Amino acid sequence: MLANKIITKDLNLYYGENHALKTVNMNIKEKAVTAFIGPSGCGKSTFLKTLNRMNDLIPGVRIEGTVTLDGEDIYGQGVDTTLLRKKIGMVFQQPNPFPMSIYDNVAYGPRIHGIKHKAQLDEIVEKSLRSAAIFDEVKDRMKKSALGLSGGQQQRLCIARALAVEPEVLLMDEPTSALDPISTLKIEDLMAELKSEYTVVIVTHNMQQAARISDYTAFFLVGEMVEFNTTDEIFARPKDKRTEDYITGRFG
Ligand SMILES: Nc1ncnc2c1ncn2[C@@H]1O[C@H](COP(=O)(O)OP(=O)(O)OP(=O)(O)O)[C@@H](O)[C@H]1O
Repeated sequence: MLANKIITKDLNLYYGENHALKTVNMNIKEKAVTAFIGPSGCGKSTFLKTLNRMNDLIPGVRIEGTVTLDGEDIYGQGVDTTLLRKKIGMVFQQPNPFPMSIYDNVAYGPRIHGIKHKAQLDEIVEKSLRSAAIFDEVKDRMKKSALGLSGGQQQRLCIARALAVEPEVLLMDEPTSALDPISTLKIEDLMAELKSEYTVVIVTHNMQQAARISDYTAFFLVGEMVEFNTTDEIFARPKDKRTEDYITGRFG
């Protein structure tokens, strides 16, 4: 049995009057891939962002309930969100490399956290690029702009950038939806490797992707988490009629 890494308890989120997350209770397992599925606008991204406090700064947002990481309330008083996001990294739908060299993109986070020695940075950059399965493709062009990479390469670079600060959890918001099938496959393969070291949480529109890559799946519908279980159970024996209707393609 895997340990719980993140636990949400009675989590509610409002965008002004819009009740976007309705009493979500979830235990996210350590060193596993958890996928969030559900139709557009059901709250998948909103929920993902509550896990590293990316919603806090949006005007009019109100959050109730708790989110704990290894038992510590991430919304507690005195929590440093920069340190929180070092532990819980994020990769977005559109690859968003910084307009700087490949090397500097990956070294950016470690530098912010105080690492200055070149040899140490070199080591971190190489290790992160290797972990993101892109080192061989970029090793001869480290000083070139990251913007010259293909979309799929940019996304793996963004994963390397996220890994460079040694997070414990990696949140991915539809990381392959802007990519071609070959790049998508590379990132899916990568996720299978990453889970040996990291807790991975992914939002995906693509049910086949969730079935292929995740160990656990949560199905959301209009702000409610309808069902959460192992991916095998969700797809083979959904307990809720709404989950069954969604995964059999009756709506969404
Ligand atoms: N910044 C925001 N301000 C106001 N409302 C928002 C904001 N972001 C999302 N919402 C609303 O919250 C609800 C959930 O949106 P969310 O983006 O979390 O859904 P989603 O399941 O990730 O959708 P998609 O699959 O289309 O990305 C929607 O009603 C959406 O309009």
